[in-house]
Amino acid sequence: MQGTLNFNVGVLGHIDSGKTSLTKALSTVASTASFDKNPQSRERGITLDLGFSSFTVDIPEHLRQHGSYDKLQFTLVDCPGHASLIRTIIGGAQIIDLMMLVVDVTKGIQTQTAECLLLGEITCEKMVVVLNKIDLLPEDKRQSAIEKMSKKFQKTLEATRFHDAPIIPVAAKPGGPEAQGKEAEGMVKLIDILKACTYKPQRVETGPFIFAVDHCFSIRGQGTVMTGTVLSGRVVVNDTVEIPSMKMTKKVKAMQMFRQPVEKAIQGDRVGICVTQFDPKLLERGLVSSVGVLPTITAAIISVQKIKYFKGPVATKSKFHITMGHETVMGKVSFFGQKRDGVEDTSGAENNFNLGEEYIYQEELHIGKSVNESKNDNSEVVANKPVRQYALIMLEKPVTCAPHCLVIGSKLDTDIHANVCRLSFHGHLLLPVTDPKYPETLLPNLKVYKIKQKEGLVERIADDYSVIGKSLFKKESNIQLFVGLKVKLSTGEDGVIEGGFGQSGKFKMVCFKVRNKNCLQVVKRKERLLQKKQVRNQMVEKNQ
Ligand SMILES: Nc1nc2c(ncn2[C@@H]2O[C@H](COP(=O)(O)OP(=O)(O)OP(=O)(O)O)[C@@H](O)[C@H]2O)c(=O)[nH]1
Repeated sequence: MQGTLNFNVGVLGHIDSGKTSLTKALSTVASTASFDKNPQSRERGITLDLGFSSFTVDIPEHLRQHGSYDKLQFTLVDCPGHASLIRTIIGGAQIIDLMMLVVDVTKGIQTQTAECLLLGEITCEKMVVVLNKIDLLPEDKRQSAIEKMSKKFQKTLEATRFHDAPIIPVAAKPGGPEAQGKEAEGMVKLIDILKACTYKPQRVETGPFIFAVDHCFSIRGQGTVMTGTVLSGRVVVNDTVEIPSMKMTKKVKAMQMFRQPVEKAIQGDRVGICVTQFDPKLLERGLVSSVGVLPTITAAIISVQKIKYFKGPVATKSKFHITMGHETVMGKVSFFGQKRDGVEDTSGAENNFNLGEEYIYQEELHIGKSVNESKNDNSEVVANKPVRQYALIMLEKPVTCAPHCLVIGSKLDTDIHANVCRLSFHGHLLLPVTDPKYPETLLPNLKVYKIKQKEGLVERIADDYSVIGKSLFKKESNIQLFVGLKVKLSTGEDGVIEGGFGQSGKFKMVCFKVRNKNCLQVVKRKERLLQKKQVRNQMVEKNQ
């Protein structure tokens, strides 16, 4: 049987770049919430909420091989551009397969252009850059101005993973607000490019049904309709679904996809689900699922990466806005990384986190590099493989979220005119904590250690394998407790404490390199130490 593949395209960009105009120019079907239908949006002339609309084309050749589709439906998610609406933008960005980044060609890259580009890097596979309002460029200089802007943008894209993203000039609404009846320019080319950029997105029917609701309204005599995107699994008419935020289950009475009744919806589909009546005001946004699959969390362990454009420190014990799905709450973060045994986790598998392991506490989050590297101590750098860092987040309000959902940390209280990146870190939920009071169930099992450093002195070399040290412990310390602890000599050798030496807090330390029969190193070290001693003696003599 042939069918329609739904492909979600986010339309993002700086305020007034022309996102809604572009969405209108492309769409043939509008949903209940599209094109700034919200009365306040109309009054203020800006998009306040996510708008959904669609257009359908024949399935491109490269997707035909996947078999069961003959049509490709592009669902356009028109996101607001105003900086204060970033929560809505983040929510929208999480459900898209491709981002159309709309840029006002007369203005170039603006603050929210950069923020949206960053969100694209975090959330989606592909990007198409649309240079809009080309009609505003003087006709005789239009071509060269477009080329100049394209080159500039290309340079920006080179620093991202979208270095081969197409850049398309268009005029979504030539002549601006006053012009009537003028046709949009560049749409045919843009649709061709969008088709070429499609890929077979993950659409599986297995696993729990999870649905991100973005609008909710009631239809008299029929029930309440929740519109949204299926994040995972599938839903069929007559299924029972749960609305965790309302602690309620409901039966699916009917479903529609862009006004067409359907019996089933699967991952990636945009659908309206009609259930028995409830007050739609109680669920404007949120998640709906199969019964019992969504945790409502008070804290969590997440994998985490710092966003390199965020200027300030991302420090343990500070508070950030934490966005999961369409919800944003305040949360306090504590960072940890590198396993205590010194083996750095560069596997790339972020869900390698294991509650049984021992981890090292971090004062702050580092930019995708090892903890040691950032301390500048010449440790070996693991090329291109960021060492995994984790965070424990304590949320100020409980949040219902999807397992393994994307988590974005930001400083949304930053002045929106400050021209700085507000997005601070991102990661995925690894371990939800559902204890409503406090994550007591988790904390005793979480083994995070602080590294403490102390300096002592080498008193003398005992033999080819070991040295005697002092000034590290007090006379009364039980050195037995520190046996096996790592010690680093200022001459570069690593070693471990073997035990106490005598009664005065001195200790014996064994060097690894010596153990490895690297005697030359020891000899050299001995020579160096001797030379140093001689130099010191000379100085002492001089001073006398
Ligand atoms: N001259 C010209 N004006 C345009 C074009 N596209 C959009 N505009 C105008 O730019 C203004 C903003 O357009 P919108 O489509 O509302 O922009 P937006 O990016 O959706 O706005 P927000 O969602 O509020 O950020 C409107 O006055 C449009 O008429 C274009 O191609 N040419």
